[in-house]
Amino acid sequence: MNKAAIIVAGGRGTRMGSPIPKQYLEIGGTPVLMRTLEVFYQLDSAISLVLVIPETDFALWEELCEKFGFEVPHEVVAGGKSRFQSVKNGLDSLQWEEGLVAIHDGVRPFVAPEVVALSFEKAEVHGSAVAVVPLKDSIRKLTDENKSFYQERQYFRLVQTPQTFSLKMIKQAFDVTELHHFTDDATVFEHQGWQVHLIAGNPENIKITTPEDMEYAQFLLQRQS
Ligand SMILES: Nc1ccn([C@@H]2O[C@H](COP(=O)(O)OP(=O)(O)OP(=O)(O)O)[C@@H](O)[C@H]2O)c(=O)n1
Ligand SMILES: C[C@](O)(CO)[C@H](O)COP(=O)(O)O
Repeated sequence: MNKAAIIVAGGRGTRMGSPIPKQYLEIGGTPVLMRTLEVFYQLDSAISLVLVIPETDFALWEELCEKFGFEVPHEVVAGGKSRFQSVKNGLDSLQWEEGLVAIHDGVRPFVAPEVVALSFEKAEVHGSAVAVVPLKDSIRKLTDENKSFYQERQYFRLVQTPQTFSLKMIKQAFDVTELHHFTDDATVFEHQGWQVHLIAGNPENIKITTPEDMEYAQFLLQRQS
């Protein structure tokens, strides 16, 4: 079975507010994106890796690969204006008709290899596998009338990546006009009327978004070693 992973890193990292986009910042001396690509490569070197970054960063990425002696084989594809467009560009670059594709945020370098492996396993059976984790805090729903209501926490999950799919199905799903609620790939898949299959993610698999996340990332790295 053909396997690919699209690592999306086409964003600008505005919430991080750093001069260099967050996907290229170093954690423990290695850029975030290189750590993410390594997880997939170490798990299975036969997974075809597609890295989506802004076209304006192609030269920067080449320089970084040289500087860090990064040798994990991957194809570089230009990102789009939104995450949806970046994923679509990644999907368009895959020429196979059949297979499985994991879509993963480049800024989630702490994904457990076991979660990636499970996502491919389950997507082969169910057509999709989306990593989620339970909530630790209580939650409330806000209304336009400035009220709030208790919600049953047990019925909610936080959604992570990888989100892994049958290539044929996810290509069909992305062949639509982008909608506002397409905040991830599961919502695009679901828009076809298909159910997504959930799998357990790992809590350390944070999406590096703000400066505090970089501090937590350093902590996670030290804990790993
Ligand atoms: N046009 C875009 C926008 C986002 N992403 C990717 O989608 C993932 C999740 O997005 P997010 O954390 O929001 O990243 P940014 O858009 O870079 O951050 P911000 O919203 O703070 O600008 C990131 O790996 C990001 O690079 C992408 O590939 N293409
Ligand atoms: C795909 C995602 O990481 C799943 O949690 C999330 O939806 C991305 O959201 P963002 O607003 O693009 O950071």
